[in-house]
Amino acid sequence: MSIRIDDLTVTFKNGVTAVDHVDLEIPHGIFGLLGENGAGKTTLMRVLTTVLAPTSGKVLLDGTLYCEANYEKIQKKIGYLPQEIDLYPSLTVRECLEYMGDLAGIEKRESKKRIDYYLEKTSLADHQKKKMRQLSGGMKRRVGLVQALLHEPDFLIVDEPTTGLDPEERIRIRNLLVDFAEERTVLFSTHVVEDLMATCNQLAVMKKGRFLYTGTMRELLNKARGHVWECCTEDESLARELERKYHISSKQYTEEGIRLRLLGENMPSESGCIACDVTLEDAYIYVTNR
Ligand SMILES: Nc1ncnc2c1ncn2[C@@H]1O[C@H](COP(=O)(O)OP(=O)(O)OP(=O)(O)O)[C@@H](O)[C@H]1O
Repeated sequence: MSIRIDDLTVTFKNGVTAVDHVDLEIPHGIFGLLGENGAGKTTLMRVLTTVLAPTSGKVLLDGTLYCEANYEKIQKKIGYLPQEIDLYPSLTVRECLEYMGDLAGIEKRESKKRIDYYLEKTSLADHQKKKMRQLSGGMKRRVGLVQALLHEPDFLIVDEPTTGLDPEERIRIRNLLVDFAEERTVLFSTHVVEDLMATCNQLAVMKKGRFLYTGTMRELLNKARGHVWECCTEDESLARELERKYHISSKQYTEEGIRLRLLGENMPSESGCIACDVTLEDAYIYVTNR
C-alpha cells in the first residue's frame, strides 16, 4: 500500500492555508510526521482519512483517486486514531469495541478474536469490563488505537498515539505499531521524537503547511551533522550569550556548570565548545530553524 499526494492545498474559510502545495509519497512501513503546533499535520491527516476535502491537488491510495465516488472504498482501507477521541462513555470497553467491530462489518467471531488479541497487546484485557467513562486518559487512548486497528486497515493513520502513556506502555504501543506495519502502511504523527526514532526509517518534517524535509531518518541526522556542539561553562553571562546567538537543543545545570547543546551553521568562536553526535531532536531543531 502506498499513498501519493500531489500538489495538495487546504485553505479554510477564514483564509488560513494549513497545507500549502505539498507533494509526498508515503511508502509501505511506518512513516513519521513531525512538526510544531499548527504546522498542518492534523489537517493533512484529515484529508487522508477523507474527512476533509482538499481545496486543490490530489491524493491516490494505491492508485485509487480520492473523490466522492471512491470515498467508501477508500474508507474501508483506512484506520484512524484522531488526537481527541471520546468513545461511548456508558459502554464497557468490550461493548464499545464490539460495536465498532459491527459498524466496520467484521464477522462476530472474527471480531471477538481480534478484540481479545488487541486488548492483550495494549494491556487492556483486565479493564475490558470497565465503562469507557471510568478509564484513565492513557487507557482511552489505547482503546482508541484498538478501534483503529480492529478492521486491520491497509493504511493506518495515528495522531499522537502515545500521548498520556507511561514509558512501558509507550514502548508496547510502539512495538505493536511496528509489527502492524510489517505488511501495511502507518502514518505516525507525533511530537515525541524518541517514538519516531524507535519506529520509523522515513519521515517528513512539516512547518507552516509545507515540508521542510522528507526522506530517511539517517539523511535527516546527516543534515545536522557538523552543526551541533556542546559547551559546559560556569560563566552565566557566557551561557546567556550562547543562548542569544545559537539555537539551544538542551540546557542542563550540572556539577561542572551549565551544559548547553548548540546548533548553528559554523563552529562557535567561544572557547570550550566541542563537536558532538546528532540526535533526532537536534536535527529537527536544525531543519526547522535554518
Ligand atoms: N477548521 C479550521 N478552520 C480554520 N483554521 C483551521 C481549522 N483547522 C485548523 N486550522 C488552522 O490550520 C493550521 C494547521 O492546524 P493543524 O491542526 O492542522 O496543525 P497541527 O500540525 O496538527 O498542530 P498540533 O500539533 O498543534 O496538533 C493552524 O493555523 C490552525 O489554526
